[in-house]
Amino acid sequence: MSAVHKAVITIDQGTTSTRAIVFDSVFAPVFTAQEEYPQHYPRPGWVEHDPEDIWQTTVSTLKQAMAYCRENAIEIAGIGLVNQRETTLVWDRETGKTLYPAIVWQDRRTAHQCHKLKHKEEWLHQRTGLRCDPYFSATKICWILDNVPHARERAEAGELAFGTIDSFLIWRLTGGKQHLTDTTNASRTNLFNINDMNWDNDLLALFDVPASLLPEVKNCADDFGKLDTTEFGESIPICGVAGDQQAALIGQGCYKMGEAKTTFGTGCFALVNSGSEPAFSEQNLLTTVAYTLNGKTCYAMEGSIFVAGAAIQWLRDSLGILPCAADSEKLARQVEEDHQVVVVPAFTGLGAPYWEPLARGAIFGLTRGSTAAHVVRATLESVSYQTQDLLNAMRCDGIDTTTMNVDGGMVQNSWFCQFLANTLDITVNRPKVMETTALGAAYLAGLHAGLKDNIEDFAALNPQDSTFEPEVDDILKKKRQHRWQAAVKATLIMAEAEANLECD
Ligand SMILES: Nc1ncnc2c1ncn2[C@@H]1O[C@H](COP(=O)(O)OP(=O)(O)O)[C@@H](O)[C@H]1O
Ligand SMILES: O=P(O)(O)OC[C@H](O)CO
Repeated sequence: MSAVHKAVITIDQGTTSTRAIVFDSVFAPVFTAQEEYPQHYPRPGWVEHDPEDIWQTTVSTLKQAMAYCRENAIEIAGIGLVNQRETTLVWDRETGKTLYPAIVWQDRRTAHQCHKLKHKEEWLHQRTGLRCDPYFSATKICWILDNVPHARERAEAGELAFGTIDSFLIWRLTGGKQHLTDTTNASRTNLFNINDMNWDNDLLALFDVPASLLPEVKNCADDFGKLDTTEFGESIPICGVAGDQQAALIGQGCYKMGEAKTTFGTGCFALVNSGSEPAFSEQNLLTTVAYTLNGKTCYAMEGSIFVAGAAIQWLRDSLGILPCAADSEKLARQVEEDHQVVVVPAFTGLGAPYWEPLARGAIFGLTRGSTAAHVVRATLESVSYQTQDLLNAMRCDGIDTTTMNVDGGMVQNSWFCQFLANTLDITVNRPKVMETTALGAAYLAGLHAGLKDNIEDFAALNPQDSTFEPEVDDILKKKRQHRWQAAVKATLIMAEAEANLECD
């Protein structure tokens, strides 16, 4: 009889697609099922997902991964779960039905509520590590309670549950038995105190959110319940959970203070491990929980950019100038080096370090000779320039990076990786397993399932595969920086004009 191999399955519930990936006993990916699902933009600045799309793509991809394991006599030791963070759902505890679509992290509908709370910004930052911005869950919950008929009274009566996507999926995957989250996801709500690691009554009062809505908060490698046998036929433990960006930090093996990664998916998120005490930025970066294991928390400093790969999707789906994302590489290579087109992809405001929710996208420098290729290249370039802004902010905070570990859908584009190295003037490393987000959750599940003893045991499992060294033309670099900064400035002036119009 052949030996039974052990594996873990990770569910990666991202902004644009859901994946289920089987990682074998040495944490190599051996099977992937992936399904994209629609994005909804009901009003300018609003972004929603249908929760049933999220659930159905999760069920379908997970069942495909489980079938692969069955066919190959693989024993599933545990399930890891990573998710788009901050995205907010409220559901009925009795029926499990959601009250409103998922309000996605990119959604800006609560910009004015956040503006009114600006005077609390520093106080909020010291408690949560975050800012007063529509990005985070608290004002999204409040919006649902105030806009869905009877929601607030039902919440106060204890009939409703709130969750980020991890909580919602754990609830559904366990047949409504568990209402849980992990510390990394809790730390993105603006309701969680990252100093004492608890939901915070003062924050709940500030955002007018009843405590009865909240899930219990657990370690990242912990017992999150078991799969519902009625739906899945097997009772497998869910034992590793983290927000996708923190999971990528784990998947890149950044367990020591100062180690960093940047993920280029729908958005772009640079996280640097800041050790066992929260460190607070003076440059508008966030402080967040990197992971909690056995009650011990490791923190990270984070720079968040709202639009990265999403801009490539916009070129493909809204402008129709790209047949597929991968074609952006070929088009970018056709454009002259010193072109003048600048795209600021602020479709859902600007994140770090500007934090301007009313900013909107813009294209500068068009001439009669500008082509689709110019716009495509300038869009790819804009992601590098935004990353440069993050790195500059980190440097001012005393974090000096000499290399950058990258991952996420966009880094399949080698032209982009090279341009990034040139812009940042540092070495860019791309790992062998680019699915580091899913890998991080596999490590967490593997840890709890006893496949390894310590997080450090994973450090060498995902070596670098490609390295991009900077090829810097100083004059060109200066010109590009100058144009980018001028374009951002103009965009911010437009945002101010828009804010004044709304006040009139
Ligand atoms: N070759 C490519 N060049 C540039 N962008 C790409 C390429 N391939 C995928 N992308 C972008 O990467 C994103 C998907 O990355 P992924 O990490 O799966 O994101 P998410 O987890 O946010 O759904 C999409 O927005 C897509 O436009
Ligand atoms: O879907 P991603 O991978 O771009 O990640 C979204 C982030 O978690 C939002 O904070």
